[in-house]
Amino acid sequence: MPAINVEPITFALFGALGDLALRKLFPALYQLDRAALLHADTRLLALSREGGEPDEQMARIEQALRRYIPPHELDDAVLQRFLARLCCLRMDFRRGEDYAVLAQNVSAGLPLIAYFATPAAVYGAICEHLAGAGLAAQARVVLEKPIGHDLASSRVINDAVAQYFAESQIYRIDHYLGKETVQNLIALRFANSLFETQWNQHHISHVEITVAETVGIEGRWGYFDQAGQLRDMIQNHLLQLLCLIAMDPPSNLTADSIRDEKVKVLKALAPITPDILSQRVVRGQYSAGIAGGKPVPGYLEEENSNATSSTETFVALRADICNWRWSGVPFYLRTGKRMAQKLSQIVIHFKEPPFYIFAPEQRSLISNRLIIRLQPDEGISLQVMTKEQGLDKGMHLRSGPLQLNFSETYKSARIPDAYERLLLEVMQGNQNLFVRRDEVEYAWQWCDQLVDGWTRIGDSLKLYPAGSWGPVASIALITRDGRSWYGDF
Ligand SMILES: NC(=O)C1=CN([C@@H]2O[C@H](COP(=O)(O)OP(=O)(O)OC[C@H]3O[C@@H](n4cnc5c(N)ncnc54)[C@H](OP(=O)(O)O)[C@@H]3O)[C@@H](O)[C@H]2O)C=CC1
Ligand SMILES: O=C1O[C@H](COP(=O)(O)O)[C@@H](O)[C@H](O)[C@H]1O
Repeated sequence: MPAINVEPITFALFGALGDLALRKLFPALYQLDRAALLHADTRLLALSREGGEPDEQMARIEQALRRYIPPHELDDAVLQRFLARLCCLRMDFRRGEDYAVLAQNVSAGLPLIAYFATPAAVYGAICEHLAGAGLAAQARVVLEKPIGHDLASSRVINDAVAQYFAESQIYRIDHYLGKETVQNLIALRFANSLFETQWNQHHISHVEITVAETVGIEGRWGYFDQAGQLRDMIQNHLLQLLCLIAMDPPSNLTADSIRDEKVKVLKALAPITPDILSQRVVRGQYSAGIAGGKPVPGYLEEENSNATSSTETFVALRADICNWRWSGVPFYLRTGKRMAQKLSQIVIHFKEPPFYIFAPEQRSLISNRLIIRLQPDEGISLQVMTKEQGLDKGMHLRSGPLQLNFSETYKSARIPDAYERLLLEVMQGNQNLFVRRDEVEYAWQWCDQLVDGWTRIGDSLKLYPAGSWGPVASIALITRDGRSWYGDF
């Protein structure tokens, strides 16, 4: 029996035949079943508009499970148990009359988790009709990102949801918060006093946050071209990472204590005004290049593309946080599609010692960095200076790592996918790893001023070849401050 107490629920997945549901959500639910974290009476309702008869829909879900679950984790008995929980229903989520059949399949008296794996434009209608069907009181609603396109549209969606659900029933997903290594940021910072005493402008010179992807648009051009990398990645994942690095210690681990501290960081982000925008922010778009050893098309030549789009697939920027802890410490953020390597990492660069006593020619070697690898090769490495070994060596310095690789150190533990953790947290009614409305709105407000600035100054898009580390201008962004992106080669 698992140590976690699991209660029976009805899990209703809206958009069950969409990309996210098939690629991520069903596999995550299967993994929870495999780990005995779904109660025997838990039922899964797969809700979709198209997809044929229920047995055809079921076949598509089974096919996806067989495709996305690693073969050594696919257990036939678990798969059959999982499929037996499943009921496929066809509905148009905008039609109130379609909810009667849903209501018949929801167990009375059990929590209903309604997961919206649909475009955000449909969230309001789903909420209205869940309430109309008398299902609101027992429901927790899970909202995928991005919520809206800007602050104004996100307010409209959040208002529509709030008409029927209290904030305590709303779980806004940012799947980065479900990654084990991201949760580890809280443990690293607040369970090790050694870091907290150094975690400020007296000791840290700057911080880098990189989320580089090797994938391109993967058939999502229609969605992505409306969004772009700023809305798709910076507004949510990268600003959340920045908050977890920059926030003050919360007084406890409750959802609101953590969220209050994150909101303070978002409110303290310095605006980037149009006069400094082109120095502080770089927008890029990939052109044809080589990825994984093969030629790949540019963004404008992708399937279903529009050849004149100026949507960005890359953003690099310098953010400054106006408070006592971080004054004068730039946070350099960058993220892009079709980059040289899949890599999500945070690098904390510590300042040089206040007084230097070693040979002058070794001075440039001095560097203490804390490197937090979020994916792949999850782990933490602290680079420290030591003396070179040997009788023939004087006080020659060299930099070496104190290293913790999670999969090597904790050999037995499988690293769960972010969605497994997040689904489990919703099932337990725990909002810690979900984003509160004000966080979403402050993040939009900050991103909106960048978009407005781009419109005002007509900031041009910089091309970069697929398979590179981004536009040359993103290197200039950091070298202008006498620094470089860590680890690029
Ligand atoms: N895919 C991903 O990797 C990620 C997705 N997200 C978010 O998750 C959500 C889903 O994304 P994704 O799976 O990619 O999108 P898809 O377009 O692949 O899936 C959305 C599904 O919703 C269905 N749908 C839309 N409107 C209705 C309606 N009125 N009635 C019934 N069904 C409807 C669509 O059905 P139909 O095909 O019939 O229109 C489709 O199956 C979005 O909010 C997205 O931003 C977030 C992070 C990553
Ligand atoms: O939310 C999104 O995230 C993925 C990247 O997630 P990861 O877990 O693979 O790092 C990104 O590709 C997608 O465009 C975006 O919508």
